[in-house]
Amino acid sequence: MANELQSVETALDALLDGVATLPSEILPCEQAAGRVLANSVTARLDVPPFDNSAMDGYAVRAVDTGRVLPISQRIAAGESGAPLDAGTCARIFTGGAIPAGADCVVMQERVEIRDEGVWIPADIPAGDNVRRRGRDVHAGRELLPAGTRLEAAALGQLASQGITEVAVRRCPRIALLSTGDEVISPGEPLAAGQIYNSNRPMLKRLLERFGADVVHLASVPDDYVTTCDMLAEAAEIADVVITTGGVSVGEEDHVKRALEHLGQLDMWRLAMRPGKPLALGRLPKTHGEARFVGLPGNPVSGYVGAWLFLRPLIGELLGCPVLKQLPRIHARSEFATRTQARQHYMRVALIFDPAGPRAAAFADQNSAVLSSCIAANALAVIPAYSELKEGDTVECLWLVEG
Ligand SMILES: Nc1nc2c(c(=O)[nH]1)N[C@H]1C(S)=C(S)[C@@H](COP(=O)(O)OP(=O)(O)OC[C@H]3O[C@@H](n4cnc5c(N)ncnc54)[C@H](O)[C@@H]3O)O[C@H]1N2
Ligand code: MOO
Repeated sequence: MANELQSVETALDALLDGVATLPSEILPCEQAAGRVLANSVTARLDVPPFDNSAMDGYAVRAVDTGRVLPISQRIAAGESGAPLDAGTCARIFTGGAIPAGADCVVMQERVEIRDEGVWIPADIPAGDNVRRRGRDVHAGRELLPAGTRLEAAALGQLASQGITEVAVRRCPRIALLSTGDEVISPGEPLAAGQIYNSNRPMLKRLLERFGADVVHLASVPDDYVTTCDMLAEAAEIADVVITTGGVSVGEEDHVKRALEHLGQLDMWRLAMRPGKPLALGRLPKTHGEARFVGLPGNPVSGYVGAWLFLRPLIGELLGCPVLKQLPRIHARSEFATRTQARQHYMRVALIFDPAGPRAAAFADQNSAVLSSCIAANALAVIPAYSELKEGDTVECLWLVEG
């Protein structure tokens, strides 16, 4: 039985194989937060654009230090002063342009104000407290590479160049279908045998944090023909069709059969725990095809599957390398476990101690126990057929969304 299971790596390769990067669109920078740069951006300007003072103080020539200098001018931020007369100093403020001739700034706490001028200490080297033009960015160099996620620092960097709009990748459009007659929405009264749909909001939030747009939400009854119709409809709307539930082996599990009927099943039954029945494939549409990811219904299986498969798929569609791999951290295990044929992705809390990271596992690792994901910031990867003892080093995938 074990040899029928596909490895996670093989399945991921199959999922990403042939996925094309989405087209780009131009957006004002104020609307581009979280989006992914379609092209590399070249700096137009030196930043800072002129030599300027890093301190409130006095701009001088280093050769003139160690004596009292008269103040010949005052330069506030936003002003450009005149060339500095030899043997004088300029009162200057943080961000003020260094006057021609001056080569250092003495912070005001280090000087003494005298009647005849300002006493400047002698130990001030040329360049002190001067922020050189182009120290941060040189015009003509690459400012940001294609594939950069436009988060806080990158948005600031674009603004520092006076850039107002950027070419970003269109967001992947996702259809998220929940299967299962027993699954109802919060707000509806819960009858015997029913459960609320926890997968939908959980996955929607994760997908949005990964950079996708969830454009279609639907509930699919346990009926083969309707499942086929709803998958075909979703494929027309979306780049990626995701289902939850209905991929196992029961008579009411129609998703896999519908996928095989409409399109192609690339992978099913993976050597992972949780998430064994996860199904990957493609669905045809009028123009091209949509990728298909069938997540098992158990909430933790969906949660783990989203991190392992949906995040890299979105990364591939967006041309964003950081989304394609989760950071790997080696930690000291605070738990012991043993695996069989499936690689186990255990929900753990990584604790960053001065002595090094520690991984503490949630006690109940069952795939229906969503509580195990609440405090988890990582998945500890326990290879198949292995034993982990307390104190061993364990590799963890750090769950960073973007
Ligand atoms: N005979 C076998 N039975 C099962 C196997 C197997 O190999 N042989 N695999 C088990 C494993 S492992 C998993 S995982 C599940 C996955 O099954 P499905 O993907 O077909 O999921 P469902 O049966 O539809 O649901 C499983 C479970 O999750 C609940 N669920 C479904 N959708 C939601 C939702 N949106 N929100 C919250 N909970 C949901 C559902 O009620 C079930 O309890 O199959 C095992 N069985
Ligand atoms: O693969 Mo299932 O998710 O173990 O319960």
